[in-house]
Formats: sequence, C-alpha cells, structure tokens
Amino acid sequence: QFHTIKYEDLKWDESLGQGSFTRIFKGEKTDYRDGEKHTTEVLLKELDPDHKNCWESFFEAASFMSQISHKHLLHVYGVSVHGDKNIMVQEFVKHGALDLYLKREKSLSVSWKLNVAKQLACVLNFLEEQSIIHGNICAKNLLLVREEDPSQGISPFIKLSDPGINVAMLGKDVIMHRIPWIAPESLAAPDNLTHECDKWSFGATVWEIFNNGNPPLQGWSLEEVKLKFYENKQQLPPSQWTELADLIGQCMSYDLAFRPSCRSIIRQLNSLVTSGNNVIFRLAQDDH
Ligand SMILES: N#Cc1ccc(Nc2nc(N)cc(-n3ccc(CO)n3)n2)cc1
Repeated sequence: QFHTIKYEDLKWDESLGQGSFTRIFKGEKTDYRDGEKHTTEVLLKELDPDHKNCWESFFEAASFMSQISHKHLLHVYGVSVHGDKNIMVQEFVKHGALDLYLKREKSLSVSWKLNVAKQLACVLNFLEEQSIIHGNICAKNLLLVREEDPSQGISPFIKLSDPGINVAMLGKDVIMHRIPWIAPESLAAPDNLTHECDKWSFGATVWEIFNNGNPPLQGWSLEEVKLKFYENKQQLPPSQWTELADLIGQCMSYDLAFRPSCRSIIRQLNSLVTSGNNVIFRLAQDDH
C-alpha cells in the first residue's frame, strides 16, 4: 500500500532533531526515471531501533499518509527498511514544525494565526469526509511550508504531518504526555479513536497557535496533576477574545455531542476573521 525505496537510493545529511520514537534527518533520494537520474530533497524519519516493535504502526502512519492526498497533507514518498532501520521518506518541508516556529516568532499577527487555524480546519474536514481519523493533531505535527510575506501579500501555508506511532501502541506514560491534546474519552480507550477526538485536539492546537507556542498546562509536569485536569473537567485558560474562547471551548467539550462539526468550525473561524477585523477597526476608531 506504499512505495518501498531502496536504502542505497537514500543519502543522509544533517540531523534535524528527534520526535518521541523517531529521529529526523535532512536527506536526498535518487530516482532513475526515463533513463535520467533525479535527486529530490527529502526528510528521513527513522524509527528508533529500540522501538522497532512499533514498526507496523510506524508504517501504518506512512500508508495512512500515502493512501490519500490533499494540499494540506504532508506527502510521503514511501518507506525503506535496511537491517533494523525503518525509515519513512517524506517531502522536505522548508520551515519545519509549527510548535518550534510559534516559540521563535513572537510577533505573528491574529490574521496569520486565523489563517493557519483555517487551513487545519480544512484538512480536518477533508479527513472527516474520507472517514479517516488522524489521532495526533498538535502544533508539533503541523509543518510550515511557506512563511507569510505581507509585502508580497503571501500568506503562510501549512501541512499536517503523519500521526506517528498509534497512541494505542504507546505506554500509559506516553499517553499522559499527550494531555491535553488527547481527548479525555481516549485516555480510557486509546484504541477507539473517533472524529470527535480530532476535534478536541484541534481545539488544543488552536489554543497553542494563539498562545505563541506555549504548551498548554506548561509546568503541570506531574502526570497525576494533568489527570486532574480531566477529572475536574477543566478547560484551558480562555482567550480574552470571547468568540475564540467559545470555539476552543466547544471543540474541547467533555461531551462529544457538543463538539462542533467541521463545517461549523470553518464557519466560526470565518466569522472570527470578520469580527477580528471589526475589533481592530473599532480599536483604531477609539484611538482617534
Ligand atoms: N531547523 C530546521 C528544520 C527542521 C525540519 C524541517 N523540515 C521538516 N520536514 C518534514 N517533512 C517533517 C519535519 N518534522 C519536524 C518535526 C516533525 C515531527 O513529526 N516533522 N520537518 C525543516 C527545517
């Protein structure tokens, strides 16, 4: 169900860091098409050898990404296995993961943030229409293809990365680290994810985007304290912008039935764009 790439057709360049069970490197893949040699810049995502028992889930994530295509879904060229090395070969995304970008760029505009949130809502809507559940929506799994350039009227462009190892495969402690992105009902049943779980995670991710990449519950390092967050049905600190806080609150409602449809999420984001402009316009008016 996905393309296998020969190990000798891959070249490793610099290391770009590591995820929870993977290491990522910049690299190149070589194809020979119509008698010509083509070299493509790629991202090589290597599964840690000591987690090779998760290789099926690792490749399931790869096949998940290659069975459907969408402009806001990361393209996966294929996989390569060599000895105890399991490698996913992805398109190289120029500006990397959004969580780091949000921490680095401190003066992103409200319209930048809304634009990115809308792109995520669009790909979420697409996945729901395809009855596909991602299961790991968070800023770390959003990749920035293009920065904005206001002088050229160029807006940011993001892609959703693969979900990584299936949360059901992971130990209890790893699942704890996904609080508050993981929907509360999924803690009890991580192998029974629903589209509503992705909406909960969407809410936590929009919260991240509007909080300059400060992880939610920062400093709440003790797992039992994080569990209290769910037991007490707590919400993340609400934004001053009530309409935004309402949308995040709807997505992160403990009752599945109260989580909005993707259509409603997109509609509410669109109205935030207009109300956002009006707020700015009103504030500007007050100044004069
Ligand atoms: N400095 C720097 C820098 C780092 C990475 C990229 N590019 C890239 N391309 C991808 N396809 C995937 C990723 N990821 C990064 C974290 C994850 C977690 O899954 N993925 N990064 C570009 C610049």
